[in-house]
Formats: sequence, structure tokens, C-alpha cells
Amino acid sequence: MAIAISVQNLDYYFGQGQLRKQVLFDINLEIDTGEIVIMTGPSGSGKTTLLTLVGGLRSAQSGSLRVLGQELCGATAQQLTQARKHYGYIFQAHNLHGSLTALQNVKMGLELHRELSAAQMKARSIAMLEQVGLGDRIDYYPDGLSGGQKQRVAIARALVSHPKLVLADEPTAALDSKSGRDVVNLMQSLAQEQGCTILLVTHDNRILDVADRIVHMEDGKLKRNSTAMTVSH
Ligand SMILES: Nc1ncnc2c1ncn2[C@@H]1O[C@H](COP(=O)(O)OP(=O)(O)OP(=O)(O)O)[C@@H](O)[C@H]1O
Repeated sequence: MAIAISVQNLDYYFGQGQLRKQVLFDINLEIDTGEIVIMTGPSGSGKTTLLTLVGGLRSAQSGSLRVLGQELCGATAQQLTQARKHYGYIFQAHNLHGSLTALQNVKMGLELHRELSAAQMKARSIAMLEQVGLGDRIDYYPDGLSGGQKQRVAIARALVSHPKLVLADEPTAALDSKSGRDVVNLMQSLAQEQGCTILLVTHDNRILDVADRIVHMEDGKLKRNSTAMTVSH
């Protein structure tokens, strides 16, 4: 099976000079195409830092970080922007634009895809909202949607471009248990349909069963990365 993410001997530091602080230590991780991997670990252990490095949202300084076949360690800002076109992001606070409707928010997910016409963008965005069960909410503003519905808009926005990789940081935080379950089931089924790889950070024990594998971060180190942690479905 093809490897979607390969992290080797990755270190990461915040700050400069005397304030320089190492937050990731010799991270090694391989994720196969189509695999759903959940990363858990205590607050401050470095999960978000690793996720944003994999997502090309900050640049890696040392080691190797290959994502969808491209080396991100040492990549230029332009290369990172180009790489990000192939990734979808889902964050805790869903980051929807309050002044845009659900449809307009989802269309933002196609912003970097200039090969599509305006009509194609609209059609794809509507289809995606229908897939997440919000076909009757396309013209609603975020204020008029529940927490779970907002998160579904965020998922639609992340997946509308059919990314090969989805990165999610606490996608179920702030959701009740039913909405949280719906959201991860939706991510799982859409990912399976689109054949995409998912790396998901969570503290939510209720959703661990969607993972093919669970890895655990502690004090900037990946503690487990073995098939022994494979979750049985
Ligand atoms: N921009 C920054 N500048 C300096 N230090 C930072 C910065 N962002 C995070 N850190 C530090 O890096 C370490 C790892 O933080 P990170 O956010 O990756 O942890 P986390 O495991 O995602 O935590 P949480 O579960 O609370 O989100 C922490 O010690 C944090 O204080």
C-alpha cells in the first residue's frame, strides 16, 4: 500500500536563542494511504504542532517529513502553499466565516482550485452540503446553525475539494455525544468514498473506534506506533 505520510527523525523547536524550546523529539511515523490515524496525548504534548507541520501550516526544520510524496522539510513558502491545495483541514472552532452562508463557506474550500468555473464550484458545494445532510440549510449563516451543523459545514468545506489528506484537530470538541458521533461517522464514510487519509487529534475517547490505528504523544515524543494498538472494529 502506498504511504501517504512518512515522518522520520523529526525535531521541532519554538523560539530563538535562549528561549529556544524543543517541543518535538525524534518523531517517526508512517501512515498508509486511506488509513485513519488518531493521535492522543496530554495537553501540551505536541499534537497540534505535529499536525500543523504535516499540514504545511508551519515549516519543519530538521528531519524528514514526506506528505503525499512531497518533502515538506525545508520547503519554501510557495511549495507549502502548493502542497496545502491537496489537504483538507477541520479544526475545533470550525473557523466558519460568520458573514458568509453555509454555501459560501463551503465554496471557500475550492478557493485554491482555479481550474473550476464559478458554476462548477457552486454545484460541487451544494452537492457536498447535501452529502453532509445540510441540503436544506445552504443559505443559512453560521449563527443560525447548531454546533453539530456548523461542524458539518466545516467538514463539507474540508472535503469539497476531494483532498487526498484530511487533518482534523479536536473535531468533536464542543459537540454533544450524538453530534460528535455523527461528525466522525460522516468523516469516516466520506473519507472511505474519496479514498483519503485522515490524521485526527482528539481527547475524545468516545470516537477512538473510528481509527485504524491510535498513536500517543507524550512530552513531544510518540510513545506508541505499533499494530499492537490497532483497534478492532
Ligand atoms: N507558537 C508557540 N510558541 C511557543 N511555544 C509554543 C507555541 N505553540 C505551542 N507551543 C508549545 O509547544 C508545546 C506543544 O504544544 P501543542 O499545542 O502542540 O500541544 P498539544 O498536544 O496540541 O496540546 P493541546 O492538547 O492542549 O492542544 C507546548 O509546550 C506549548 O506551550
